[in-house]
This record gives sequence, structure tokens and C-alpha cells, in this order.
Amino acid sequence: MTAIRTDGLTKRFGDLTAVSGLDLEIEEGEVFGFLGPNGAGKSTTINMLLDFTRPTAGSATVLGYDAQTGSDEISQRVGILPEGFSVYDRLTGRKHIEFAIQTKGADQSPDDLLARVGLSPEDGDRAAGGYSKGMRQRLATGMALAGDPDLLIMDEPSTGLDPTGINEMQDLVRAEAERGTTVFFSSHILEHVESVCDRVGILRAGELIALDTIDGLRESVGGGATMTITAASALDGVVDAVAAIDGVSNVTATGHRLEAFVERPAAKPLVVTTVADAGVELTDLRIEETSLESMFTTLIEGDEAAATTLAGDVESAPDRRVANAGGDE
Ligand SMILES: Nc1ncnc2c1ncn2[C@@H]1O[C@H](COP(=O)(O)OP(=O)(O)OP(=O)(O)O)[C@@H](O)[C@H]1O
Repeated sequence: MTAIRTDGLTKRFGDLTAVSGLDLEIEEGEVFGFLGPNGAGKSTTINMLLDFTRPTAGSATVLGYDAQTGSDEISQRVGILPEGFSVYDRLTGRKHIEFAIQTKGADQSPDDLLARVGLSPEDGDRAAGGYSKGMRQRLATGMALAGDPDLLIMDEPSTGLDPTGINEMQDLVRAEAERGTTVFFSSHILEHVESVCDRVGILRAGELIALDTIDGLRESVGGGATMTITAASALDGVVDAVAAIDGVSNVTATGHRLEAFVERPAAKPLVVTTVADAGVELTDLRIEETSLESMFTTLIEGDEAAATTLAGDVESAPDRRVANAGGDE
């Protein structure tokens, strides 16, 4: 079954399009990372899935229920970890969990749920106001797991956590995924989702600009590298010859240094032989591969070329923009 499906899901706030024609399909059992910088539209999308806010256009289903007409059924089957969850300082951790179990109408042992998120019965006895950020996040996740949801939606679960807390959060997501829970979680940092996600969708300014597995994304950016050649004499004379090689771009020479961006691995030796054939003596060669993280950073900062590289799989993106250009509020 499809856990989440959106068709042209769009939300406008006045002139601002927060989410634009989003088409997503997330399978049951999948761990999906919803990525994008601040303000990209991640929370707005989640709010539409949970019927906290209504779409301007398009539709969504969650666990087979329409997000609007089936919101009661959805809230019974979905666990939510909201962004910026705050605890009731004076209530114990266990009370928080008991409250969540009651809300779901479930019959579960609070201590089992505490244990599932790595909190001991003694932790459960303590007032949550004294919890560390990592413990608060565990508690919030424990509350989200009340009633054994089929789908866990986590909005920026790594916010405010230190590296240890982030690792703990990733372990929790892995453990839930192993139990068969579908996990949909948003983040603005690729590194935080990279090790746990089956697939990621990258949202920028409300538009889905990439939808792929981490390996697929790697493949899209793979092979790209910056070569820096240093020689015993000036290199400006070879710029044109290097730039003429298929798969080589952005060639610049400053004195004895030449830099070139190489898209195809096979072009790398050609750059070296072209320089050597010009009778220049090479003294140093450095190759810096483009990392997924750096591509992601470039991408979300608004680099159109990077967006085009990663957008390969989002075939309908241009059509969607046209289709949704009019008719919204
Ligand atoms: N109720 C609202 N009224 C007006 N504008 C809104 C409202 N809610 C969100 N927005 C705007 O919609 C855009 C998307 O916001 P959203 O919170 O969905 O982004 P996000 O990707 O979740 O960001 P963050 O990572 O900061 O939480 C932003 O420009 C935001 O200012």
C-alpha cells in the first residue's frame, strides 16, 4: 500500500507559494527523508498531510485515507513528532507517555514505550523539565509511537541535538523502520538523513527538485571533480585545448595554475595529456571530487545548474509548474 501520496499538492499564503504542485508517492515500510532549507515548505506539506492546514490545490492521501475527509482515521494511525516539541516541565516522562497512550485509545505499557526509545523506568519517574534535549526528543518520539502507528512523521527531529543526540535519533528511526513502520522525516541537513533513508525528496522554495535514493543522488553528482594542475611554466596557452575536451568546463588559468571542472571520469587523463602534449612540465595535480553534501549545499543555496543535475528524476516538474501557474489563490 502507498503510505503517502500527494497529487499536485499546493499551498499559497497570499502571494507566496509555500508548496507548489507536489507529487509524491511513499511506499509502506519506506524511510523517506524530506529535505530542504528553512522555508522550503516542509512543515507546510506535513501540515497538509495531517489536515492542520488545507491545500490551495491538489490532494493527498495518508495510509489510503483522504487527508481532509479521513483526518480522524489518519490521526489514529499516524504518530507525529512535531517541530520544536516542548515538554510539560513538571510532569514526569511516564505521565507524558500515559497521556499519549490515552489519546490514541491504546492499551500499552508506558514502560515498554519508554524502553523502546531508550528511557529507563527511573528516567520515566523524573519530571521532564529536567531532561536533556536528547531525552526530550526521545520522550517526544515515545509519545509519537503510542498506539503503534503505521506511519511516523517527524518534523526536523534533529533540531537542537548535539552529534550524540543526532546519532541516537538515527538509531531510533532505524529501529522503527525494522519494525516495519513507515517513517517520513524532514530535515534541512542531508547528513542527518543520509544514513537512514531509503529515498529522499529535496524541496526548494516549494518545488520538488530531486526525488531519488541516496545512491541515485550520488550517481547524479558522481564523476564531477575539480582538477587543479600546477606546472613549471605559465598555463594560459593550454586553456583552449583543455576546454575543448568533451566533459570539461570552467577552465581557468592563473600563472602556473590551471583549474578545470571535469564531469566525466574518462576526461581526467585527457586533461593531463593535453597539458603535457603542449610541452608544459607538470609539477602537481590535485583532484577534488564533488561530494553529495557539497552538491546539496550548492543546490539549496540556489544553484540552477546543480538543481538541473539532481532534478533528472523529477520528470514532471516543469509541467507541474505550468499546470499550477494559474487558478490558485
Ligand atoms: N501560516 C502562514 N502564513 C504565511 N506564510 C506562511 C505560513 N506558514 C508558512 N508560511 C511560509 O511558507 C513558507 C514555507 O514554510 P515552512 O514552514 O513550510 O518551511 P519549512 O521548510 O518547514 O522551514 P523550516 O525548516 O524553517 O521549518 C515560508 O516562506 C513561510 O514563511
